[in-house]
Formats: sequence, C-alpha cells, structure tokens
Amino acid sequence: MAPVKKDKYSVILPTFNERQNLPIITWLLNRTFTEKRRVADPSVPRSNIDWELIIVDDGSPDGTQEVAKQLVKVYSPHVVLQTRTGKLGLGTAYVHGLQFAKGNFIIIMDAKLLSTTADFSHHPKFIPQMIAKQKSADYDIVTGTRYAPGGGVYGWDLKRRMTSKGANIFADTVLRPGVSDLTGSFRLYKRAVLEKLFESTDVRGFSMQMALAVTAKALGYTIAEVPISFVDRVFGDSKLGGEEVVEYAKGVFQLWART
Ligand SMILES: Nc1nc2c(ncn2[C@@H]2O[C@H](COP(=O)(O)OP(=O)(O)O[C@H]3O[C@H](CO)[C@@H](O)[C@H](O)[C@@H]3O)[C@@H](O)[C@H]2O)c(=O)[nH]1
Repeated sequence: MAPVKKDKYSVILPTFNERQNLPIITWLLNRTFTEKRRVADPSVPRSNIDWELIIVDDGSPDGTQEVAKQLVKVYSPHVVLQTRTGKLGLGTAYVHGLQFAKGNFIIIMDAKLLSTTADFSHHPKFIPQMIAKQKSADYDIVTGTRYAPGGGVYGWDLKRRMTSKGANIFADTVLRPGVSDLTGSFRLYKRAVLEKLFESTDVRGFSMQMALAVTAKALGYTIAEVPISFVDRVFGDSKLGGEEVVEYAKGVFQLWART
C-alpha cells in the first residue's frame, strides 16, 4: 500500500508595515500548529501539523523585513521571507507567495493586531476549527466569516462597519453566491483549488476575495464557513480608501456580467 502523504499547511501572509504585528502573529501560528496540548476543537490534534509561514513583504519602510529575517532564524525551517520591491498590492502578493508554498493546503490571512493582549483581526486560534471543518466533508474552501451567527466585528467605527456590511449585502444581492462574508480574506484553500481560481480570475484588487468566492461557486467548488470574531487593528493602518470602494463596486458588476 502506498504511504499516505501527510498534509502540509502553508500560511501566506502579505505584509506592508507590519513590524509590530509580525512577531506576535508568528509566535501564535507556531503555537497553533505545534503546541502539544489540545484546545478549541478536540478533534484536531495540534501537535503534529506540518506548517510553514510565507511572509510576502513589499519593501515596507518600517523595518518589517529586518524583523522577518530574525523570525526566519528563530522559527527555522517554518518561516520563509519573500520580498518584492515596492508596494504591489495584496492580491498579487498572494499569487507571488503561492509560487513558494510547499503545502497541499493554503491559508491566507492578514497580519493585524489589536493590542498587547494579542487579539487579532485574523486570529490563528480559528485555524484548528477551519482545518476540522475542511476535513469534516472534504471542503474545497473554508472561509472565516464575520457575518454568520457566532461571528462578529469589534472596534470598527460606524463608517467602516457600514462599508463592510454594505459591500457584502450589495454583492450578495447582485451575485447570490451563498457566502456570508464575501470580502473576508481569512480562508483555507485546497492548493489545487486556489491555483485554479488564480488562473480563472484576473481580479487582484480589493474585490479579489469576492471574485475568488464567486468564481469558486461558479466552478462548483464547495465552500464552508467558520464564524470568526474580527477585531480591528491597533498598530498600522488599513489601506482601504474611496478608490478601493469604487473598484469593488465595479468588480461586482463585472462578475455579474460574467456569471
Ligand atoms: N505585500 C503586501 N501586503 C499588503 C499590501 N497592502 C496590504 N498588505 C497587507 O495585507 C494585509 C491586509 O491589509 P490592510 O490594509 O489591513 O487591509 P484592509 O484594507 O483592512 O482590507 C482587509 O480586509 C478586507 C475585509 O474587511 C479584505 O477584503 C481585504 O482583502 C483585506 O484582508 C495586512 O497584512 C497588510 O500588511 C501590499 O501592497 N503588499
């Protein structure tokens, strides 16, 4: 009998000015994947999960790369740094990171920290639940959702809350994809599925998360959801502006026209 190939999880983490956030998120990821004790979901032993973190930094002027180089040494061989010159955007950073990933599962997430209590927008503590969910019915994608029962958003002002919720309601009304958090970017993908999705859509801007989910549905991939509590960042700024909102609206209509 052929030996069963062990799963490997590659976390792709795009960074731009995340010097303060990076060490803590790396520490939490290491703990999530390697800690002996079982927590959160007892069906997921965390002690024997093969993992790597691929940091894709776009020449952050705040010294993120110097911090990342130290992390590469400390967490060897689990942490890899890939750099690009100049800020080339979140979407192309995922595509770039995927080229270096060795895992058969890919997790994409943001590096955003709330406070010294280490409460993240995308907290690694949800990863074991995402893995368990994927395994429960061999789902192609598991997406963290802020907008299903059990999920939530904390720390956003009314304007940002309405922008995010409004973006989701708008896309849901036009596209009917059956995914409650279309703009969320904390997701686990089967590697082959993510490769296929990158081939199938050229959207790389703010509407990329939505385009990936809608395209996945159109291609017949299965998507499950895990509720996450999303806590706003304290260190660093969101790069979301008016331009991204307009681009998103255009993206919804382009997808509508195609599907
Ligand atoms: N390498 C690289 N990383 C980037 C770039 N821009 C942002 N990042 C990194 O990408 C992550 C998210 O960036 P934010 O600027 O904090 O994102 P946001 O505007 O709040 O948008 C996030 O949330 C949206 C939903 O609320 C998502 O739709 C969006 O994809 C993203 O995850 C962070 O880890 C940040 O450092 C870039 O040009 N290059």
